Formats: sequence, structure tokens, C-alpha cells
Amino acid sequence: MAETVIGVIGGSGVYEIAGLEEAEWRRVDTPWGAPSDEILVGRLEGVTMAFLPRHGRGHVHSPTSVPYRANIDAMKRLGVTDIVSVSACGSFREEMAPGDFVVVDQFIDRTFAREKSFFGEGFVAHVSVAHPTCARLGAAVKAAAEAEGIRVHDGGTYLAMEGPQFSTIAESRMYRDVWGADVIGMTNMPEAKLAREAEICYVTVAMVTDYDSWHEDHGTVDITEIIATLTGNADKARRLVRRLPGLLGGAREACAHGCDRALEHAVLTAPDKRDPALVAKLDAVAGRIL
Ligand SMILES: CSC[C@H]1O[C@H](OP(=O)(O)O)[C@H](O)[C@@H]1O
Ligand SMILES: Nc1ncnc2[nH]cnc12
Repeated sequence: MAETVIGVIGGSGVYEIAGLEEAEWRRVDTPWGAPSDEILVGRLEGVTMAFLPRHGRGHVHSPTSVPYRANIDAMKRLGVTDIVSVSACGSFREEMAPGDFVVVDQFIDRTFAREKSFFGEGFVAHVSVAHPTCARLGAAVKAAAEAEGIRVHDGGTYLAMEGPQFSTIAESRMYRDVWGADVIGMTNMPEAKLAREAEICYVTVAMVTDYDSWHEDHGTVDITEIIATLTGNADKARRLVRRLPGLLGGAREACAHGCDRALEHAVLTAPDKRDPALVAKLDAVAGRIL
């Protein structure tokens, strides 16, 4: 059995978590550049946790400029086995109201200005993201939310847009009525895809802040209202996170859904054709199969 190391990527409004023992902010260098910030590493109920504020403390990185590859690589270097992303989102469903949490299980990736893979020329690999989140981790975060009395929806499709502007009314209606998305945000892609490439279990807890711009009774998206809702959501998120060590435990078996073996048959480039420079950069992400 391997040791569980829980990684938490905090989104807008979630820039720290309190209560970790032996906690220290650690700088982690990666071949993909610097992560969004230092990573807070500590222990909770005997389980190691690593917390990274996605936008950096002080909210420095835009959704487009977040160094997604460096963030996931840094988590891997720290031994993280399970990543929980806590992210603000807009809602396309009446019943997914501001203040509710949604355990996301599908994505529509509409981002277009980001590096989306660790692999490429000289080391080509294709992983499956048909099931982009880990069902075991999803069950744990749902249980954690319920234990904290948070209204939580089990399953939902997250549309990842490029941003930083919010959607037009026409886009908002199309995402909801034609594409069937449930929530919208700007950051969880390519993060989820990169976590899969790095063989780390990943799940998104989407924290609803607004009804985007489709809802006739709620007007259009308004950043002031979002920020007001964010504050309450962030506190709930921190309470949810504190429940995770108890639910996941300190030791873990191989993931039943195969997230931790995603690279098993994924690499197509013949060993003698691989680019040594790229292989060197993959020491953490693909170290298990190299
Ligand atoms: C706070 S408004 C929009 C901003 O919030 C979300 O960030 P995150 O996913 O990191 O919580 C959304 O994706 C946008 O980046
Ligand atoms: N309506 C929205 N669209 C995109 N990202 C968001 N984050 C929070 N609300 C959002």
C-alpha cells in the first residue's frame, strides 16, 4: 500500500488553508517553470497535505497565465497521489444555486491559449480522459461536503472557457441549452488533463457563485456578487478539505479506476526515437514508466 498525499489546488478566494501541523511554504522548481506560488506542505490527522493557491497568494495569475504544467509537476514531485481542485464557478442550472457545491465528473474544454500536455514531439503519449475525474475521490469529497452540511450535487459537466471575460448571453444560453453544461469556470482545463497525464487522481469541487448570464431573474454575471459569495464558499471549502484525511486515510491501494496507471500503454514513441531532453523533463510526471 502506498502513502496517501492529498493535494489541494485552491481557486479564487481560497489562498490558504489553516490547521496543518508542521506546515511550511515550500518552493518547488520544475522543468516547466515555477508553479503559481510556493506550496504549503503539512500534515492533518497524520496524512500529508500539499496546498497550492492556483492564482498565487494575492491573485497574480489570470486563468490563461496559470502555469498549469508546473503546478501539476510540482504536486507530483511532492508525492501527491490525489488532487482536489476547489474552484469558483457559474451555474447553468436553477437547482445548482449560489453557495452550492458540485462534484464535477465531466468537462467540455473550450480553452485555446494554454499548454495542454506534458508530451509532444519526441515523446508522444495519448491518455484517456473519457472519465476525467476520479470516482473514488469524488465519493470522498461528496461525503466530506455532506458531513459539513454543505448542499452538494453529485455529478455535473464543467465547461472550461478561456476568459478572462465572462460569457455573452448568447454563449451562456448555448452552453446551457445546446451543450448541456451544468457549470462554467476558467481553470480546471487543462489542469484535469495534466493530472491524468501525471497519473494523479483528480476531482473538482465546483463552488457556485452565480447564475452566469442566462437566468432572466438574476440578470447578468456581476463580479461584486461573485466576490461576496466567494467568501462564504471559501470557508465551506476549507471545512470540506479538513474532512478529507479522515475519509481517504493515510494508506491507499491502487486506484480502482486506473488514474494512477494512465500511462501504462499510452506512449507511442519508440525508446530509440525519444528526445532525451523531453524525457529528462518528464522525470517526475512519467518517472514510473521511464
Ligand atoms: C472569481 S471570478 C472568475 C475566476 O474564478 C474562477 O477561478 P478558479 O477556478 O481558480 O476558482 C474562474 O475559473 C475564474 O478564473
Ligand atoms: N460565470 C462564470 N463564468 C466563468 N467563470 C466563473 N467563475 C465564477 N463564475 C463564473
